[in-house]
Amino acid sequence: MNYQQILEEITAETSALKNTGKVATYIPELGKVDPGKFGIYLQCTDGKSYATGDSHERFSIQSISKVLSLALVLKLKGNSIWNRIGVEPSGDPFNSLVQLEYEKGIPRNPFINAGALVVADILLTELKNPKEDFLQFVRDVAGDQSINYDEKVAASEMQHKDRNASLTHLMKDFGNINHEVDAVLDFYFHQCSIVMSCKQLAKAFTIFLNYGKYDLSKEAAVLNPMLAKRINALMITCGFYDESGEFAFSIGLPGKSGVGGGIVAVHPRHYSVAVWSPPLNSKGNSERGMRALELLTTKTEQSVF
Ligand SMILES: NC(=O)CC[C@H](N)C(=O)O
Repeated sequence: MNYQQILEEITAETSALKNTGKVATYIPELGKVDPGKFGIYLQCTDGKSYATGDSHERFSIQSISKVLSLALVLKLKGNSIWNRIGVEPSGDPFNSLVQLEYEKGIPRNPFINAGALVVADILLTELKNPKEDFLQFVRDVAGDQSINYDEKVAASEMQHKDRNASLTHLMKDFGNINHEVDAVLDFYFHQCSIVMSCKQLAKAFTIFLNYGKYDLSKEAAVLNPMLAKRINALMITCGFYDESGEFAFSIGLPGKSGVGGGIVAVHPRHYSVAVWSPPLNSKGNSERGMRALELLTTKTEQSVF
């Protein structure tokens, strides 16, 4: 398979499309990003990698961090977390409050904001130095010690925290948040503010390949086979909020998006892939990124279906 040629075709074909998406501005720092940026990085299980465009440039990973925080909390706590978070798609936007009220403060899944806020609350209990320890985990799985938080983005989110603060207060009232609301938000916003390139993201997501046994740079596999299987299942059912069905339908891979315009997807036997294009569709997912991944699974005939 000539992956490099396929990535170049995808870059050319998607650049010719009219992009109707909009860069996220509800976090003002994110609104400063150049909407024309585009990159893809594909990491194959045979160790080879392929890239085009701005694939080495770092951007705000935002909700992609929810997969990494889930991986860490599952490693530390195992299945005991599932009495505080569900595993069903929400069918609602990522920051919706409606289900939380009638489902008594138990978030539908770990990839909507409410679920990731509960994960952050658990990690605050489990980690000695939460921000340092989480960053170290991300650096280790990506095999790159230069990865960092973007303090400006974290501060920008804290200034516009009202929606996430509402989610956290409501869950605290139901007894599903143990720490102070601002402490949970500060940790969660830092997770979202991490800046990584497509290359670093594709490398980090190799922990979900080959039932957790694919190991790029680590001495021991980070995830056991059951955890890799389950996190991939959650990515395919819940990774794109109320567009998860559409992503499975047109792309057919487990994956996760973020409002920074990044998407990471995994073909458990063949590759991990990260794509970045900041303009978002109305569901908060990268418009050109979705199109690029649809072309990738169509041209390679490699999706999980
Ligand atoms: N979908 C996202 O990427 C949202 C993450 C963002 N930090 C928020 O909480 O609103």
